[in-house]
Amino acid sequence: MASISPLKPAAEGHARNPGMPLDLDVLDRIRVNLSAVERRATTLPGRRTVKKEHQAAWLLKAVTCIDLTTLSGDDTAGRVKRLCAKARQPVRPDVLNALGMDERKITTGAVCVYHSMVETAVVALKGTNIPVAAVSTGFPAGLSPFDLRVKEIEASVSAGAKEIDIVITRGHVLTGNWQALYDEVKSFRAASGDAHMKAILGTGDITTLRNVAKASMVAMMAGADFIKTSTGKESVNATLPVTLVMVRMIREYLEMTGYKVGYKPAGGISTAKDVLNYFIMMKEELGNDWLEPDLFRIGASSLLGDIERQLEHFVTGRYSADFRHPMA
Ligand SMILES: O=C[C@H](O)COP(=O)(O)O
Repeated sequence: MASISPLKPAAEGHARNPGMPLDLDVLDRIRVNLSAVERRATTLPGRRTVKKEHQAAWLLKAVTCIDLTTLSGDDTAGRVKRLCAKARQPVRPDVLNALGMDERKITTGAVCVYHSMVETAVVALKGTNIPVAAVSTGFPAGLSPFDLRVKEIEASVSAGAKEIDIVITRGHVLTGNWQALYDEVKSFRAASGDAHMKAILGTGDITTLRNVAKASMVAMMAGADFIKTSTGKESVNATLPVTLVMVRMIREYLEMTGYKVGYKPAGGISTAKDVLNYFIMMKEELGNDWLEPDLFRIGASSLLGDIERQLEHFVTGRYSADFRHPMA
């Protein structure tokens, strides 16, 4: 019977990023070498092959880092409840048993929903430690009036969201108005209170990797707990080159301040192979602390099904049909 080595226990907790004053000199010094980034992003996944029991262990770890997401206009309470049931038991018990992992309480990292579904999700996840993440601030465009966006965060926190995924005003980046971006994110962080805040940059909208780097840095200076690539609604969502730029900014911010900021790629990550590439990049660029759910999340609506299929293949040698791994 296949079995896998135990997962490493969760990393020691780290201090929450308090932010720092906006430092425009730091931004001015940011340069991004496009061809070097593309080269590294292309070659990095091939530098490690993760096979068999190591792959199964990494995939189980990936499950614990998923923000299991539904963000559709046709979301219903029923769909959200089914998603929460999946978050509680993301891998079938027989597969876990065959992996020798049934003693471990494997759950997803969070469930991510619109504000109107927060209460439903909180009730459905009662008795677990799975946080509910709300996409607040006029997701996905983030262009509703500023005071309404702040109120939406407050309402999501009152409804029980423990994590808030905010969207930045991409126009502030496109016009180089870093002060406005900093003030906006800082206000959102204040409204989030004890809830951890992920800042969605909408990287597909902000056109250059230099903008991605600068927006990442400003969001961290303004106190973001995580920086996140995308809403999943842009025409281009998470990519490895964007990831490389963002994680290098996380490293630079750590060197500058001593604070660890988390990273969340989101949108279009739907296969086990994709997610392993992200894990390799996190490990190579930031180290093992960023392989844990307190510093790494993957925003995804359909990834879990493929991971389950791969795990089942690992234990049985056969692939099952997609319908055997329903999401919601
Ligand atoms: O934040 C999460 C994304 O909206 C999920 O995107 P996806 O549906 O492409 O997996």
